Amino acid sequence: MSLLLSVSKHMTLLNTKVTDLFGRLVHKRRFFFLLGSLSTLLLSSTLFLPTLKSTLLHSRIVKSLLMRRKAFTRSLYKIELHCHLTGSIRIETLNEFLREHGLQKYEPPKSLTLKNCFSAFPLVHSAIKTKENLRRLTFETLADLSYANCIYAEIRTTPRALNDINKAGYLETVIECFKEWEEGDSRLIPRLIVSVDRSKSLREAEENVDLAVEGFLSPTNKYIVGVDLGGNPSSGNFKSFIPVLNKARENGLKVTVHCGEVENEEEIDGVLEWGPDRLGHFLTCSDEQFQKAVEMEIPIEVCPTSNMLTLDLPLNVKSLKDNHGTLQKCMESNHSFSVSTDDSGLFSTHAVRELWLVAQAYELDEWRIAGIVWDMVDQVFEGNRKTRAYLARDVRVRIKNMLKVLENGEK
Ligand SMILES: CNc1ncnc2c1ncn2[C@@H]1O[C@H](COP(=O)(O)O)[C@@H](O)[C@H]1O
Repeated sequence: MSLLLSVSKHMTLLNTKVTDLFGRLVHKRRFFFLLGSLSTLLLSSTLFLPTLKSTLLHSRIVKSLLMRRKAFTRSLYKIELHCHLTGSIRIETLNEFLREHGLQKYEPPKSLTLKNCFSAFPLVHSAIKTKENLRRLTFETLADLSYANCIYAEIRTTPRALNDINKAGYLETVIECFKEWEEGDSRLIPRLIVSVDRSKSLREAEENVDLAVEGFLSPTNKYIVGVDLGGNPSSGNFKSFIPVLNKARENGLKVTVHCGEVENEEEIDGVLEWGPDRLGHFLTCSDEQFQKAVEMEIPIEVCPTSNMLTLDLPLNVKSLKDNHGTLQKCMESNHSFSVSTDDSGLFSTHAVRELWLVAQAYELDEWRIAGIVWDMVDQVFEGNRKTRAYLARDVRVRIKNMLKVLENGEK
């Protein structure tokens, strides 16, 4: 019995010792693990800290460089060549007008497409019912362009009768606003392009072009500079509008044509054969068609945000770079193009953002961003030599001065 008791005592003692030893070992393992981690941390920080530091420094430099470029883009004097008056309405103003006329509020769709953009136009038109509405829309569009540092803008609009004015009165009202604007102390020179809507009748097109010609030939005119063919690209066809476009051209007006917003190879060929002074969008052109535009030296009006929506692309810099084939071709071949807003209100954008999108997509430095605007001076429809010269001087002197400041800062 006593033997049994002594054996069990020894066993318990042995058990405690083993547990103790095991516990200490676990402790030691933890200790070694901790030691290992610490030394790895120490080693990696001595090895990688400089790399981490330089990465951080690099990203800070890149960030400040980008901020500088964005500020540069904002400060540049810009030129707007493709801007639809009604599509430029501020959403708050649109809803104010709708409320005023007892109409339902406009809710911007979650994702905009070419289709739902064209279904929005009738609603926007229903909100602009009076001369006063049109005046407010025009002044706000001018103010928005001016705020983005645009100093020359060709605003296009389709004349139509409102409650208190007829088609001619519509154009007179817009011109009246331009005059009043110019009499103020803004730098922005506004010019007017009279639009023809391809989804409407030929008779309407003739009326619009007649008004444009009459206004253009009037001895006091300085605002009307051109005619545009636009509207829903899926309705109507270019060929039927050739006679009215010829009339505009024969009377000295410049002509720009929306082209290639949807696939239509035959129509693009027809437009190129006719040869407008500028091409709006020109998105779905083939390489040969693009080459023809290059040979004919027809500048292309690129509207980045609008074009991404038309092409059903995600709205970001990468997709602009990877998928806007026409912009890619312009960049590669150095073909003349302009950067514009199209419908700044409906697409919630502005002139600075559109230029900045292109600058980011192609990682353009200040010299190349300025180069785009420099080139746009030669694409304007303004016919008056003096105004063109003033414009060229203002834009280019500003560019030169801004670049000089930059160069001095970099020395
Ligand atoms: C998206 N890309 C586009 N493509 C073709 N036409 C467009 C357009 N965005 C606007 N419009 C044309 O401009 C009219 C609205 O302005 P205005 O009432 O004239 O000032 C639209 O009804 C359409 O005909």
